[in-house]
This record gives sequence, C-alpha cells and structure tokens, in this order.
Amino acid sequence: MATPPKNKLFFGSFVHSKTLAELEYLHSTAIAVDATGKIVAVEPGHATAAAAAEALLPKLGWAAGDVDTVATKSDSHFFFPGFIDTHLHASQYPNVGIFGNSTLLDWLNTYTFPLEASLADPAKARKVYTRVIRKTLAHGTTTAAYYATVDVSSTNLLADLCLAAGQRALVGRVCMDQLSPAYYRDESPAAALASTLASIAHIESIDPSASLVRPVLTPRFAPSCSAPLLKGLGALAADRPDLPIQTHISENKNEIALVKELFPPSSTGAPDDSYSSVYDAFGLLTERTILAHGVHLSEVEAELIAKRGAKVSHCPCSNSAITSGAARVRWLIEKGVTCGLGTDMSGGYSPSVLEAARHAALVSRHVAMGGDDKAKLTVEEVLYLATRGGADVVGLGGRVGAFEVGMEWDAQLVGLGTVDAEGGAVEEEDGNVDVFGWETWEERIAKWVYNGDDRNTRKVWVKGRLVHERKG
Ligand SMILES: Nc1nc2[nH]cnc2c(=O)[nH]1
Ligand SMILES: [Zn+2]
Repeated sequence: MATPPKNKLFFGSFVHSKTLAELEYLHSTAIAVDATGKIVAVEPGHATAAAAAEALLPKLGWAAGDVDTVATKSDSHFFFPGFIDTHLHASQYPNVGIFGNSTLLDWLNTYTFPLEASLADPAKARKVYTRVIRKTLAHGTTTAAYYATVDVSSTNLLADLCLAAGQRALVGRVCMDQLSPAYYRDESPAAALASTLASIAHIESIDPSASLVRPVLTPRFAPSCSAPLLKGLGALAADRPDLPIQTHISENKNEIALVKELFPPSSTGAPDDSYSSVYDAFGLLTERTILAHGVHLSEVEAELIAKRGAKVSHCPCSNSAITSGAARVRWLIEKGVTCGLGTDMSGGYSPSVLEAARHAALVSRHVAMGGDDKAKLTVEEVLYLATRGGADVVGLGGRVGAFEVGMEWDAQLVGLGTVDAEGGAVEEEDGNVDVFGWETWEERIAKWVYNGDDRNTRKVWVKGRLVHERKG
C-alpha cells in the first residue's frame, strides 16, 4: 500500500531566481511543504533544522510526528527549483547523439521519422518512454513539454507513464498530414483532428484536474501540416482556450524557404509571407503557444510574437548540433518575448536542461562575437530561463519555478563535491564539480552550471513527492 503523503520541512540553503538578472540565496532557511505539495512557509533565520521545526510547526498546526524533515548536509548542498524542459521529443530519445552532419530537413527524413514511426509498437514505446522519464527526472527535469508521435496509443502511454512516475508534463500527439513518408503521417486533416481529440480525452481522463499531466495541441511544424489541418487545429484552439499549443518555428533557412513556398499569403490571407504570419493566420499564435527555436525570426516577426504573447523555447544544444543557427535570446527578451529553454532531444543530444543552460550561455557568446556584446547571457539569466522563464513558457508561471508561498514544491537537491585538506574528495567522488571551500555562493553556482551533471542531482521532488534519488 502506498504511504499517504506527509507534510515536509526542508532546511538549509535554497537558491532560486528572483528576477531574470538576480538569484536569491536563502541560507539557514526552512521551507514547509504541506501534504498536497504546496509551499506554505518560507522562513529564513534558523540555526538548525530542529530550531526551525520548533518555531514553525506550532504556527502551522503540524504535529512533529507528521512531518518528514530533509536538511542539506553542508555548504556545497542546496535546493534549487526543478528544471523545466519547454521542448523535447520523448520518442526521439534513442537517437540522442546520432545526427552526423545532417541539417533539419534531411535529419527528419533520415533519422527521425523512421524512429518515431517504430514507436507504434507498444512494447518499444513503453521501453523508450519509461527510460526518457527516468533519465530526465535524474537530470532534475520536473516539468517536460513532450512531443510523442502520431500514434494515439503510444501518446496516451507517455501520459500514463508521466503520471505514474510523478513527472509534470504536457503531452502532445504529433499532428502531421503531409511531407513525410506515407507510413508515418495522419491520413487526412479529419483523421488528424479525430486522433488529437482521442488523445486529449484520454489524458484528461487520467488527470482530470491537470494536477500533473495535460494535453497540448501539437502541429509538428507548418511544412508537415496542410492548410485544412492548421485551420482545424486553430478552430480547436479557439474552442478550447485552456489547451496549450506547441510547434516549431524558423529553425532552419531551408525550412523557412519551404514555408514561403507552401503557404503564400494568397493562400492564407496573411499580410506577408513570414513563418509567424502563417501560424497567426490559422489562429495558432496565441499566449498559450510554445514556439521552439525562433533562430531566424525577423524584427517584424518578433514584434508579432510579442504582441500575441506567444512564447519561445530556446534550444541551443539542438541549434548547434544540427547547424540551425544561433538564436538571439537577449534580442527576443528585449522585444518582450517570454523565453525558456528546451533540450529538443534528439535534435539536441542531451537530456539535461543544465546542459541546455550551459549551451545558452555559450551560444549567446557566439552571438556576442558577431558584434553584439550585450547579447551575452549570465549564469543567473540562463538559470532563470531554465526555471521561472520555462514555467511562464509552459503556462505554469506562479505555480512552479521558484520557492514562494503558494507555489508547488518542484525541486532538486544539488550536491557539489567538496575537497578536503589533502586534496581528496570528501564526497561526490564521481562528480565533476570540486568545491574547495573558499568560493562565494555565486562562484559555486557558476561551477555547477559549467561543470555539473546528473551526478550532482541528489534528489528530485515534484508536487512534494520524491520522484528520484541518486544511488551511491
Ligand atoms: N528540432 C526539430 N525540429 C523539427 N521541426 C519539425 N519536426 C522537428 C523535430 O522533430 N525536431
Ligand atoms: Zn523539436
């Protein structure tokens, strides 16, 4: 029998984003999380966990026996909000690292469509999805905006597995009725819409209050969708203003040329031939829309995206791997576009949002080397994108992404390695981050961003539930 959820008291150092530019460091702090997973108190200024409990529990009306306490061990351990991966393809996980010298359109045909199609086999889908959920949780991803495949059953299975594992997720059945092999596409716009509705119905039936898992409308990208399909999805989006939407935009120059060819303004009624105008013409550019990539957007498009309130998932690892380009994140943010980070597995080769944050910092330096020095993103900024920014992108702003009363406890306990007087490792022997003891907290966090990995992700919680614990 499952043990009933308990109230929890977390004690030690907490680090989270206050703003895009600023991390807040809360030391000797207690955070109380109730049995529903909600943060009910954030109290700095206690010398020990026991002192915090003594002061806090009576105020909360909690009996000591009803509370589990989790305290950090040392100055190289801290709690950090769980990462939010705003764009990844669960179905492509077996292909991570396998992309050769391809670029987007040949990569899709060579590597991606055959793999996705093969996941119509339920045993294979179960194996892949179970692994991807375990792996992303182990890297601290508490929320994931997933693309599954065209297949309804395997999409539904992904949602079932996320719910069982306790990962917060948006799960999308991929809509695509053209320009892919006949063995891997929706048969018609009507069939695509029917399959989408079937998947939405299933996901809403397993988690009716969307406490963890919810469906997301997922037109793969404009070239994969006929005008009638985009029109039908736009109508569905208007009919269901609670549903998020996810797609790709302006990732690769050949893709953009293809969109211009497929959707001339005369066919859509759009005012121009831009990629953004195509989605806008079909009612798919909304404040609930997550646009992956946005590498080659024009000024006018960025302004339109900002005006519509659509969000951008920046996928730097993928954009480098399949040579799509360097997205200008500072420029997008200054245009008023809300941005988060995506691993975009397996365009991106890593399941880690920490790796995506590191790549975001490095790609921004490449943009800077192109002549715009202020393009450089700081450690604080990339961590904001990985947490609070991502929460806004997936429609969970104010609910997850930081440690504030009223938010839900989606968090990771990070442990960095400590070096002893003889130069040995006190713990985290197998980790990649060495803390000597003289670093400031800002420096510890920078070391984590540039050298950390899943070996540092000791424990992970979603909505108060422990969903991953590192062995060893
Ligand atoms: N990176 C990436 N871009 C896409 N554009 C359309 N489909 C895909 C995909 O699966 N990955
Ligand atoms: Zn993608």
